[in-house]
Amino acid sequence: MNHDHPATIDVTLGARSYPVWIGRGLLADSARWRERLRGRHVLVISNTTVAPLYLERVARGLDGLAWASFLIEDGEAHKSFANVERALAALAALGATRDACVIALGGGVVGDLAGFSAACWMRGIDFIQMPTTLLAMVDSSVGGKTGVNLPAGKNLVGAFHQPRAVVADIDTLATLPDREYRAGLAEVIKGAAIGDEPFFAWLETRAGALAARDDDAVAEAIARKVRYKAGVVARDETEQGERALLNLGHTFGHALETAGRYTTLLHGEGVAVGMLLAARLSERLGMSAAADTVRLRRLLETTGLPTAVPAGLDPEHLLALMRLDKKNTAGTLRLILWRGIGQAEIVAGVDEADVLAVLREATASP
Ligand SMILES: NC(=O)c1ccc[n+]([C@@H]2O[C@H](COP(=O)([O-])OP(=O)(O)OC[C@H]3O[C@@H](n4cnc5c(N)ncnc54)[C@H](O)[C@@H]3O)[C@@H](O)[C@H]2O)c1
Ligand SMILES: O=C(O)C(=O)C[C@@H](O)[C@H](O)[C@H](O)COP(=O)(O)O
Ligand SMILES: [Zn+2]
Repeated sequence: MNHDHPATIDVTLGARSYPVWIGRGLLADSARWRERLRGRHVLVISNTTVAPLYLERVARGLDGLAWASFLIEDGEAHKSFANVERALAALAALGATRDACVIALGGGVVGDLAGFSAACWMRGIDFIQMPTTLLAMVDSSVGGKTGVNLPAGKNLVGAFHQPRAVVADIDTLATLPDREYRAGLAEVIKGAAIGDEPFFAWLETRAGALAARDDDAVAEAIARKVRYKAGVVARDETEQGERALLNLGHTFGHALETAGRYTTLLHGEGVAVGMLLAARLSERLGMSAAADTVRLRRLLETTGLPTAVPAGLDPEHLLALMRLDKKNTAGTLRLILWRGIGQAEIVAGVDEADVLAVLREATASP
């Protein structure tokens, strides 16, 4: 990929279409993203870790506008209703009108919360995603799922609200801690595991380079995953069908995150462990071969991701959390399973006994 010019991937949704720009120096390239602003009011939402690193670059591009920043504390536990209310208060204090724009500067936590705040203010104003984690670049900034967590579960409140643009400045990855970087790789692997076997095979050959954060490998992985997700979103914006596949590993993963009170596993780590549990369940149901589970486990391990359920979690409690997943219908579990690499499927009416068996095996002490 040419790093001097951004790769542009369009999310094609009629009047709500938008570009995803991926490249270097994009936060400072305000001539590009300012064109996406319609009014004079801007609220930049970020957090206490990212703002000291990158807010200044964005602020230089806001010269002449009425703008303010609103910072949340760092961490998944702060993707909360309480912070949405504070963000809305900040929009009120700014005097934001319906042509105002929210800029989300940070990882997925900031992006989901800022997007949801934008969806709520005056029943919906514009927002721009400026993702600064690998996970946010390859997944959360694209597709318009916004929301917050409740103590009862992940993302239980939210709205579909598409951004006006996604500005993925890969220079920001230079300061991203390794553990967070690896968590982002889980969502890259997920995309390939769902529906792109050649991409999965490419990831296997580039696993060492990706683990070492090789620039070219990272840039290519970002572009390939965003292109894949943009296609799914364009075909099924509000998850009436195919888009649910993007939830591979998430019913298990969200339960693991919630059970750990959003402090034990990062989202991407939960997805990594969750995908492996989904693969094991698929195997148990006779849908997939053991060899595919082995390939998935190996790729996750090579890229430094966890594959085991954290100690001390209760299988029955995890199952109870899974019952509140948004994909379920009328009291039955609806999970994303697979027939093998690149062949994920939506499976309704999964027997809880099978899920429990897989959870018991995964939580049993060695
Ligand atoms: N909306 C969607 O479609 C979607 C998709 C995937 C995940 N998500 C959500 O995204 C969230 C996870 O996102 P995440 O992994 O980005 O976590 P995050 O937002 O918590 O960011 C990870 C950590 O990295 C720090 N950070 C961010 N950018 C940095 C940088 N450039 N340099 C140094 N530190 C930096 C953050 O402060 C934080 O500590 C979860 O809430 C998940 O549910 C949403
Ligand atoms: O974009 C989607 O659709 C996804 O499911 C992407 C997931 O990686 C992401 O974690 C999303 O927030 C999960 O959404 P949810 O609907 O399960 O809350
Ligand atoms: Zn996810």
